[in-house]
Amino acid sequence: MSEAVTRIQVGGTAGTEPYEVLVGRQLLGELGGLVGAKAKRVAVVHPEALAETGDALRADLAEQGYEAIAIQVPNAEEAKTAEVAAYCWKALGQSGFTRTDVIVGVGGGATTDLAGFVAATWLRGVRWIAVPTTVLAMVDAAVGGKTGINTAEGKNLVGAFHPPAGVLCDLAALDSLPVNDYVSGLAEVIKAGFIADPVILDLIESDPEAARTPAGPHTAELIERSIRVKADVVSSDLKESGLREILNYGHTLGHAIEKNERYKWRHGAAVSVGMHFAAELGRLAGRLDDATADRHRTILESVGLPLHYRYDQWPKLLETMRVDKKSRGDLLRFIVLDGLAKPTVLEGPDPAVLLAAYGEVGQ
Ligand SMILES: NC(=O)c1ccc[n+]([C@@H]2O[C@H](COP(=O)([O-])OP(=O)(O)OC[C@H]3O[C@@H](n4cnc5c(N)ncnc54)[C@H](O)[C@@H]3O)[C@@H](O)[C@H]2O)c1
Ligand SMILES: O=C(O)C(=O)C[C@@H](O)[C@H](O)[C@H](O)COP(=O)(O)O
Ligand SMILES: [Zn+2]
Repeated sequence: MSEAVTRIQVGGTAGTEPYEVLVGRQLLGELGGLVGAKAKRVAVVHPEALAETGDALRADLAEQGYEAIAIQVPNAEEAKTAEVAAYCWKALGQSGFTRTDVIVGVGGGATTDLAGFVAATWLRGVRWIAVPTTVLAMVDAAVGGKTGINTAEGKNLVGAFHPPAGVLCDLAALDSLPVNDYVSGLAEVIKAGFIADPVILDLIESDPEAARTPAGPHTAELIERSIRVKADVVSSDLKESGLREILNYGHTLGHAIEKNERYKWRHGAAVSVGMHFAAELGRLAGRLDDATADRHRTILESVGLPLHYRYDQWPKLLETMRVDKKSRGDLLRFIVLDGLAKPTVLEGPDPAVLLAAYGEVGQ
């Protein structure tokens, strides 16, 4: 008997098209139905690491009568460049891709960000479907319609809001994920716990070692709870005019670290250091209680995520953070917590407080 499938609706409010995130196993049979009868061609964008999966999906879609092509892109952040986007546009152009055709992005968050961006820009927007294969992409990247690529100046600086037509989270995909990538995704799960759903933190704390693997007893619940946090936020604020900024908890410093490391660090690892920083900032700004700030250190460390980064890099990190998307003019803005599950914006913090917070993070 096949396991139950959980369906989580996203959008459908404020003029946005609703779509579903499906979580379960053996979900790929759902793909043809999502692609739909209007499409003639389908492009399956996949990373090198998932060449077999990408080709299997292509073959399956071809059997269903679509003209299906596979577009292989580099693994991880190397895919999120203007050059790789141009390579995808070329492949679409050469296959005669029209406005009724569909892109499928299968892979981690880097691949789904790229595939979504290519879908947003090709012919000013074609439908796309996300098939996330990492924890991070399932709980965060594939949901919510933020698509984009990096530039030399920073992370995700070019992009578009372009929600997918559906998201298929097949938990079986996680079995082949290297443990470091699995754990990196837990950073966004923990983020969802701190900003909105503390039960997530309780579940991880009940057995942090088990939380590090897909075989852990709470895997499906952790993923579903995190998706619900994201779905609730993006359903009421797709284009980040306010509430959606809370999903950026830990990202202001995290993105600066990623850029400083030339995108060799995994996103989740950088966000983990960034959340430690945000917790210390909240504490030093007089917003966050000691117990909740300390909880950041213990839970992140317990699953093997990093807390620290190079102290001497502070001036460079500060400069990068000035062009963070949340900045307004010269005003730096951070998401901090007023308490557990009480995210808020801290605007223009005192530079001495910023430095003191980094003093806890830098080594
Ligand atoms: N759009 C959003 O809202 C959003 C949200 C969070 C993160 N992101 C972005 O997501 C990216 C990080 O995503 P990620 O952590 O999934 O990393 P990733 O996409 O870089 O994938 C990590 C590695 O795992 C490989 N891989 C993927 N699935 C696999 C599987 N099932 N088995 C074996 N290998 C597999 C990939 O090819 C890659 O080498 C960042 O670029 C980040 O900015 C976007
Ligand atoms: O969906 C969002 O909104 C987020 O902020 C989720 C983040 O986890 C994600 O990394 C996102 O890509 C960051 O967006 P950015 O606009 O700050 O680059
Ligand atoms: Zn993120």
